[in-house]
Amino acid sequence: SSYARDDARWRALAGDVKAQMAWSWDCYRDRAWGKDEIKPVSGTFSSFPLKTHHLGLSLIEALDTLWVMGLDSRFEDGVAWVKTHFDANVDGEVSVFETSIRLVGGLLSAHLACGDAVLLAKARDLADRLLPAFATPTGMPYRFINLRTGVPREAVTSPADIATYLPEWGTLSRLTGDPRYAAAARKAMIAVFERRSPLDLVATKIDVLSGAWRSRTATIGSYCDSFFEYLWDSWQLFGDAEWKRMYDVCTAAILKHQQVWKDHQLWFADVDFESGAVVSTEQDELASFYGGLLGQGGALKQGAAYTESWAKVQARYGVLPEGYDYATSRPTQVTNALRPELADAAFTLWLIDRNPRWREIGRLHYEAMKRWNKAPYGYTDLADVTVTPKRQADHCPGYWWSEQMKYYYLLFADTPRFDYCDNYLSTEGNILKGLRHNQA
Ligand SMILES: O=C1NC[C@H](CO)[C@@H](O)[C@@H]1O
Ligand SMILES: [Ca+2]
Repeated sequence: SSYARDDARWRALAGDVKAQMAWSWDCYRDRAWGKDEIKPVSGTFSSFPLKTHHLGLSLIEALDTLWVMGLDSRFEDGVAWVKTHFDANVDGEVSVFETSIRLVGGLLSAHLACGDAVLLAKARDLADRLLPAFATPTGMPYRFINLRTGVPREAVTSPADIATYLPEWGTLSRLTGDPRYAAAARKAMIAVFERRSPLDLVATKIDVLSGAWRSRTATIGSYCDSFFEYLWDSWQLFGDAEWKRMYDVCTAAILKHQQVWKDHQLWFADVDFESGAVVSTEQDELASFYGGLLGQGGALKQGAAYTESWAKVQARYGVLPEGYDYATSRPTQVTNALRPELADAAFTLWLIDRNPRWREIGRLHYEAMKRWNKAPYGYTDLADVTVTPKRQADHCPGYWWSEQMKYYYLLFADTPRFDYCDNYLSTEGNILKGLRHNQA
């Protein structure tokens, strides 16, 4: 039947994703082993976030993706490197937020995949080094911290940097029995929500010492995106109704004040968080995750519409530009940072209703990436998506290993290693619930 042929077609595509992941990993193994990021055009490497030290970022981000794909020998090779080489005791300053979602989350999901206690111990050691950033009068963390000295810096930061911890840190508290991690993450989230405006909106910058807002712009894009995401996620993962109530309050305000329909397409304007006046019609590509979150939270019509708005931008440029203005229908930033958000939204919506349209958007995203981002030693970001042929840059970001390759595979493979009905993936794509063991 065409259905069976269709299934075989998707399984074949999943096999292709797996082969591309194996090839990319082998290039990394060969040319950048233990380094933070490979440079896929030149075949060298770059460090992130510490200029003079590598933490094996891409390796750690890749681990649960390798496991869920059944690339077990490569997974074990990576775990062996972490056990013998990963050391967070570095006299260097990192972003608390980035280090948590990428490295604490990556170590945790790898631990959940194989049960190795050393991975959990390293995740905990890293969280212990981030925890001092939360010792502020408001409980909202500084933006940066030195991993060895514990000296924090930068009191002006964003709701996303402040409140994107509870899924990872609640899991850490559950696995270690130490409540400090969940408590710090919870307090920071509530501190942001309590300071929302009379319109129930939050802005992009706040001072964690005084609690005073330092911006007036409400956005669903960067600086605020994962604050909303983790309100819903904390409800989904831990079942505390308080998070769902806060999510519902924030989402109602966004749908009331930021929702814009133009030419039958849905967009979300940036608005003044106290007056609701539109301040910008520019969307950053990061915002394209939001259709998946709206779907999860019950606004499936708006979630599907917003995802379709971005799918049309993808259809026009092949791959998404980093910034797009719906008022002018033009890119505002012509680079492509090899980001996962549209694939993230498609995968999330597909998990909700199995609508083949979402699988199709995932396939288009993958085929375009192979067409334009493939380089001699892996997949690279692009310098300009508006020229023909598109101009490549020379950088593979850590999130690529944890996110879109996993979303494509899970979208196409129907693998027994993943529970498609009861699962949780973090904002970095780390599988913190739903890994199924002792399967094929
Ligand atoms: O939440 C995030 N924001 C930015 C990256 C992907 O674009 C990634 O680190 C993560 O998905
Ligand atoms: Ca994300």
